[in-house]
Amino acid sequence: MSSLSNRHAIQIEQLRKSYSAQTTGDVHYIIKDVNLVIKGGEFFVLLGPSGCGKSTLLNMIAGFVSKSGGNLKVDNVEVDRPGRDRAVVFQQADSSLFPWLTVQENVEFGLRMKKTPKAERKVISDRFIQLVGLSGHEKKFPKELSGGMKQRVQLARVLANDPAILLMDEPFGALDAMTRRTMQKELVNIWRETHKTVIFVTHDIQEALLLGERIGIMSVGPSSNITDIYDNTLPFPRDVASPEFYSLYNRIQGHFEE
Ligand SMILES: Nc1ncnc2c1ncn2[C@@H]1O[C@H](COP(=O)(O)OP(=O)(O)OP(=O)(O)O)[C@@H](O)[C@H]1O
Repeated sequence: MSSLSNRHAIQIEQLRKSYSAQTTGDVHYIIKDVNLVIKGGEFFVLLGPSGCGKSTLLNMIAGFVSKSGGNLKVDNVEVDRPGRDRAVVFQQADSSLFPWLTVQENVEFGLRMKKTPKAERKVISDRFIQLVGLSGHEKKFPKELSGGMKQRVQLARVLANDPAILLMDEPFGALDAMTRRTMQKELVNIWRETHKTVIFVTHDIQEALLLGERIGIMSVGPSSNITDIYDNTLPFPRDVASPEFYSLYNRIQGHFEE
């Protein structure tokens, strides 16, 4: 019998992504020889400076970007394409929402594709619209929503499809500080309720510490790698003013000052 921690695990060995420079043909590595094991149900944060290759690695796990070498397995199966077990939440909701569909229709879109019966679709969309705090806005169109609300719709739509693995690419990066904090709290609640495997990309140390059980530090590119992994066992909800939080923050910040 497989344990919860082995289901939806991600194993990455010697993973590489390279490209050839158009003018010279020289091979450059975006990421090189990344090794990482993420347990099923874990909340893992990928933290690193802009341009180090976080999105590239996340999109490789999603199956959107092909690898140039190494192994990348989800549930012990090599990833070579996107799958229903994985879903990505992007920084900008605008490009992923359908402007001609209402909030509810957007959230139900994947379910409709799967031919889920209408009544069941409604139960599921109601649940996730409520979970992200958008009850009462079901009939609105994306253009009637604020940036934060659109981001919530994107999250509700991804959750309605019930992927085992949530891949989040700076999903709150464009939000104002207050909305961002609310969304971070909601995400932690959703993760604790649904036991999904979450990989969350950010360049914000405080966000990484508020969310992650483990935080992988990516080095500056090219040939970027995960150089260190920090365990964060602080209890939820995390208190940014606690001495433990401050101490871990300083240790991690030290990486980026060297
Ligand atoms: N198709 C490509 N061809 C050449 N270079 C690429 C390609 N895709 C990405 N890169 C380069 O790879 C590096 C990593 O990009 P990536 O978007 O993965 O970084 P990131 O850490 O997510 O950055 P940010 O935090 O700014 O979003 C960048 O220098 C980028 O220019």
